[in-house]
Amino acid sequence: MEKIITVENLSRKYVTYTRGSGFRESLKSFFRRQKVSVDAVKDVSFYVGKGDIIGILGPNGAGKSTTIKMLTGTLYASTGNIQVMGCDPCRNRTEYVKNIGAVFGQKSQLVFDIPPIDSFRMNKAIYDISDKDYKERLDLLVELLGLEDKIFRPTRVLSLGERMKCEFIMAMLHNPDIVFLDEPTIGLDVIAKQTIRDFIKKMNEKGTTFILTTHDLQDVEQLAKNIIIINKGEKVFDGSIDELKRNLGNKKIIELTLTKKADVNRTGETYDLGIEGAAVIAVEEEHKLTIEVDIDRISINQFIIRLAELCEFSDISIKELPMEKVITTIYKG
Ligand SMILES: Nc1ncnc2c1ncn2[C@@H]1O[C@H](COP(=O)(O)OP(=O)(O)OP(=O)(O)O)[C@@H](O)[C@H]1O
Repeated sequence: MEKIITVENLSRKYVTYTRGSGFRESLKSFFRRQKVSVDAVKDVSFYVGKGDIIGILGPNGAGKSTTIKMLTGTLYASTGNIQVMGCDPCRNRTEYVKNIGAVFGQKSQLVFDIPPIDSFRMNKAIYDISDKDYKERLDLLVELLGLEDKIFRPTRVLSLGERMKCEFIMAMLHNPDIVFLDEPTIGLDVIAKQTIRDFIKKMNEKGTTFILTTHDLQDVEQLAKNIIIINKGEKVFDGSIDELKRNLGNKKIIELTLTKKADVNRTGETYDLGIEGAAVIAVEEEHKLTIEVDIDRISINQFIIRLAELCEFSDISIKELPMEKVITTIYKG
C-alpha cells in the first residue's frame, strides 16, 4: 500500500502554569508563576496507507487530539517529522489545506447565523471550486447524507446530527485526499451515527483516506481498517483489529444458561469450572455463566463435550471477544 502519511518520532510538549486557589495564591502567581510541562505525545511513529481508515484510540488525555492537530498543521511538533503526501503540514500550508479536510466533533466550521448552503458557497470561493464540480459534489454529498432541504435553514436551528452531517459536506466539498475526524459521532443518536459511518465507508470506497479519533468502539469496529492506540502520549499498539484481538490470545466468549444453580469455585477474579483453558468470568442470577475459552488450549468442540459432561444447559451462545474488553486490557497496560 502506497504511504500517504509518514510520522517519525513525533513528540509534543506543552508548557503551562499552575497556581493555588484563592486571592493570595493568584496574587503570588502574578509575580512568580509555577511552570508545568506536559509530554502530550512522546516519540510516536507510524504510517498511513492510501485509501486506509485509521482509528486512533486512547483514554482521555492520551494525546489523540494533539496528534491530529499536528497532522493537520494547526500545532507545531516539539520534535519529530511529519510528511503528508510529501508535504510538511506546518510549512506548505496553502498547498497542504487544499488536500485535506477536517471534522471536529466539538468544534464547528459552519457560520451559526446563516444556512449551511451559504457556508458551503464560502468554501467554494476559498477553495476555488468550479461551478460544475461544486454542483456535482454538493448533490452527491447531500444525497448520501440525506440532508435535502435542511441545508437552506439557519445552522443554529439544525439538530446536532443534521449539523454534523453539514460539517462533513463543509470538509469534503473540495474533494480532499485525506479527511481528519476528531470524534465525529460524539453525542449523536444511533441512526445519525450509522448514516455518518455509511457515508465514511462510501467516501472511502471512492478513494478518500480517513484518520479517525473516537471513543465509540462501534465506530472503530465498523470503520477502522487499522488501529493505533496511544496511552499517556506513547504508541502502545499499531495494527489491525484482528491483530489487536489476537494480542490477548485466541479467545471466545461463551454465554451459558444452566438448567439449575451453578456449582463453581471462585479463584481470584474468575470461577474455576474444572475445564482446562476455560474460566468463568461472570455469574448472573446463579445460573447464567459467561465463560472465556482459550481456543489455543481447548477447541470449541472439546469444550462443549466437556461442558455437556459437567452440567445441563438450556441455552448457549458463542461470541467473539468484545472490543471493550480488548481495549480496556490494553489501556490498563
Ligand atoms: N494547550 C494545552 N496546554 C497544556 N496542556 C495541554 C494542552 N492541550 C492538551 N494538553 C494536555 O495534553 C494531554 C493530551 O491531551 P489531548 O487533548 O491530546 O488528549 P486526548 O487523547 O485527545 O484526550 P480526550 O480523549 O479526552 O479528548 C492532556 O494531559 C492534556 O491535559
